Amino acid sequence: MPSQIYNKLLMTGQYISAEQASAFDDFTINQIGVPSAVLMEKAALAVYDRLLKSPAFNLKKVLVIAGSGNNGGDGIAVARLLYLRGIPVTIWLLGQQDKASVQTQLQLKIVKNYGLPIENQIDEENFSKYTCLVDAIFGVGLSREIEGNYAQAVNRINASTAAVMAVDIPSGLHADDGKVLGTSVQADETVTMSYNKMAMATEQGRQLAGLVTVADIGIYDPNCLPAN
Ligand SMILES: NC(=O)C1=CN([C@@H]2O[C@H](COP(=O)(O)OP(=O)(O)OC[C@H]3O[C@@H](n4cnc5c(N)ncnc54)[C@H](O)[C@@H]3O)[C@@H](O)[C@H]2O)[C@@H](O)CC1
Ligand SMILES: [K+]
Repeated sequence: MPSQIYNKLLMTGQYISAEQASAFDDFTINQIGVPSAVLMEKAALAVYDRLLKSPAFNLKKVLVIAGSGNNGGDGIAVARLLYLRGIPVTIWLLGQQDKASVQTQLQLKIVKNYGLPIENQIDEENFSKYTCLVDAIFGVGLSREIEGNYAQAVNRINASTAAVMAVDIPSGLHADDGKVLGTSVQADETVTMSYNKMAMATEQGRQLAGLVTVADIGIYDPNCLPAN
């Protein structure tokens, strides 16, 4: 593919909305035919690679905090990759498993078959032992104020001294305008999928996201694809 098309495909330096993110996702899965699980695996690999490479993270004892949507699915896949590399990792699963998305249920099935530790509650003493926290609670699907045990989990993450990696976007930040919906994770780094999100173009969003890596996971703006 000629490089000028490829660069346009990547729309480097562009920011997209939650709606665009979902639309590009959907197009790639349903029009192009890339299975959702393949995209999730590539997203997880991008986060995993950054966790291994970045000096900000001490992987002595990792906790992945996972919601029940596909952001959680990404996080659970990251936990699996770390586990298979021999890195001590635990999944703290928020929300009801039976309400999890199809992709997240698949990721849960896989980690259970590998025997990864999954907790629904983490007491304070254990929580304080983690050296690295992966925020996979909410991604671009966040649509209302964070409350209850989700808010409690965000506040515990923020009170921790462990470094925080946010999957796709810090949980609590609205993807389109960088507004904090109740509370938001303060991340040291964020790995965001396919294109940067409009939230990270705002002062608050940039501050909460920390160092942002844009991961090319094979999702492109359909308007940039060469007409076949
Ligand atoms: N094909 C895939 O599976 C891919 C998934 N991706 C990931 O998928 C994410 C989007 O996933 P989803 O659309 O499932 O949504 P999220 O995982 O962002 O949110 C989970 C669900 O939480 C619910 N919710 C929203 N606000 C809430 C609140 N305040 N309190 C409680 N529940 C709330 C919504 O029903 C939402 O569906 C992206 O951010 C990205 O991380 C990307 O990696 C691209 C590929
Ligand atoms: K997140």
